[in-house]
Amino acid sequence: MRYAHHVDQVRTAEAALMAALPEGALMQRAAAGLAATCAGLLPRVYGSRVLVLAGSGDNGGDALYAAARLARRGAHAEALLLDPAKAHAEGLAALRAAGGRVTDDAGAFGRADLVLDGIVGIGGRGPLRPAAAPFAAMARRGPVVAVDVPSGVDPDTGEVTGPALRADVTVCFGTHKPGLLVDPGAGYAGVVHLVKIGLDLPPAPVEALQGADVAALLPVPGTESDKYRRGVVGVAAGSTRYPGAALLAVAGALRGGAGAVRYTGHAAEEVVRRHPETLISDAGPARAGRVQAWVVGPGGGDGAEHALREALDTEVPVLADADALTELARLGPDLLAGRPAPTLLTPHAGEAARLLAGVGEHTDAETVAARRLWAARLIAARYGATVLLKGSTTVVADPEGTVRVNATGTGWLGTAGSGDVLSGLAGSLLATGLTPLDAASAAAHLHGLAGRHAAGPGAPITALDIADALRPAWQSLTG
Ligand SMILES: NC(=O)C1=CN([C@@H]2O[C@H](COP(=O)(O)OP(=O)(O)OC[C@H]3O[C@@H](n4cnc5c(N)ncnc54)[C@H](O)[C@@H]3O)[C@@H](O)[C@H]2O)[C@@H](O)CC1
Ligand SMILES: Nc1ncnc2c1ncn2[C@@H]1O[C@H](COP(=O)(O)OP(=O)(O)O)[C@@H](O)[C@H]1O
Ligand SMILES: [K+]
Repeated sequence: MRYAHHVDQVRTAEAALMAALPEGALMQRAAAGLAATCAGLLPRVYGSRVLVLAGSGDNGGDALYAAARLARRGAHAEALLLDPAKAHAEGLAALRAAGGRVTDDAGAFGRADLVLDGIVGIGGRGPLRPAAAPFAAMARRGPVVAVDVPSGVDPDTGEVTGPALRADVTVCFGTHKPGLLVDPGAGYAGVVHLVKIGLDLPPAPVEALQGADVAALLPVPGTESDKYRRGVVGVAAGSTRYPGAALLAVAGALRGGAGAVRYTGHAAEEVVRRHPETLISDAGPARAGRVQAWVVGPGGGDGAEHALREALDTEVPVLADADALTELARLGPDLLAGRPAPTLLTPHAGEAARLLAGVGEHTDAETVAARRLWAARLIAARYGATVLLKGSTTVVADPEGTVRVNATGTGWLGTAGSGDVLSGLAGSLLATGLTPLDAASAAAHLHGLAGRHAAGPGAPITALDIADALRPAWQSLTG
């Protein structure tokens, strides 16, 4: 598991540790880790040109001390001080003592073999100030290494409200920050290295499952298992207008660990032709037969409201997607109140904006994509449901406040019907008994891996390709 903590949690843990250590020891730990990563990025340290962009806080201090360490190994280290009068005095003295110097030539940015972004870290507030902002758009030769956080990215949320430094590598200290794991911030962070500095941290508000965590969640049939004991997932999807969504949701559900898939809807003929193993029911969710979880909504068209109401009236977990979400947004969160089993909502940014409008928070898809953590947490809290917000970083939030982010995705997943496969997959995992949080985050992880597997070195994929790649993706985790 990868954990990310908020700035105030880091500050508290830092203060406790600093009180127990000699003055400056913590910053030296950070600078040593930072310098080691930088050295690894340079073909050789001796003779290379290193530029520090140093703001006036401790983030600049870390960068200056790290540059001093590189200067001691023969690098030509220069520091561009964004506010010379307020530069970190001890860090600057260390750099000078090691043979480094101060420059006011902004052109050094483009000539450097490596740039250290020490403008702001967890103390950054608001968009970058005018002295720092131009560096966000400047051409560079060498890699940019962000110190703790790429300057201009909000560490707690990943929101980017103005110019921000695009890093190739971010070296963060003590713990990850949520803004390094969630887009758009994650896109500015590049490859993230964690330098442990010995912080004693509380439970993390944001976490990211790694392959081994997902493998431990995936269901394994026991010797006594049969198709019913493994779980049956019901899929109420598709309409005469959109039969394809039903095929795709069933394709995902068949590969998600449940022992059987029960389908109800207008695309039964097409579903059986494509997936002969599917159980077909003529009745809606209320009388379709026993299932352990329902998936409702993909391609549901006009029938979505009826299917959603019937599914919600059952006593099993319900995953609502696509048209069912539009109906839920229209009808409001009271529809979910008092359910005996949990509900999982899987909106993309547009559907999330609709769900937010349904609770009086008027916004648009762009704002949701820019403020993913905010959107997912708010929908989860107001609807009392687990939310899987799709997109470049998929965010899963449960009503208790746990947030997981998924980093396995690829832009190739943005293909029509890809979300239908995901909802079938997540519903299938729900039917095997996983909690909505686990089912959603394991499904997002597998779906992302399958997309990468299908796209290979880089080629367009179809939603059925993603479904076909779910098995090798699963095997890559459990093998
Ligand atoms: N205190 C310590 O011993 C440790 C500190 N750490 C480092 O210290 C950093 C936090 O240091 P600080 O609390 O001094 O804060 P920062 O250095 O992150 O930022 C504060 C400084 O940035 C300026 N600033 C704020 N918003 C700005 C903006 N939008 N544009 C331009 N300048 C802006 C402020 O005027 C202030 O000078 C961490 O990110 C980490 O790099 C780590 O080394 C761990 C140990
Ligand atoms: N840039 C991206 N990076 C990673 N995943 C993406 C990206 N764009 C889309 N996806 C994923 O692709 C799927 C698209 O689902 P959705 O928007 O519901 O499409 P559809 O309705 O056509 O099925 C989601 O799982 C989403 O997370
Ligand atoms: K920084």
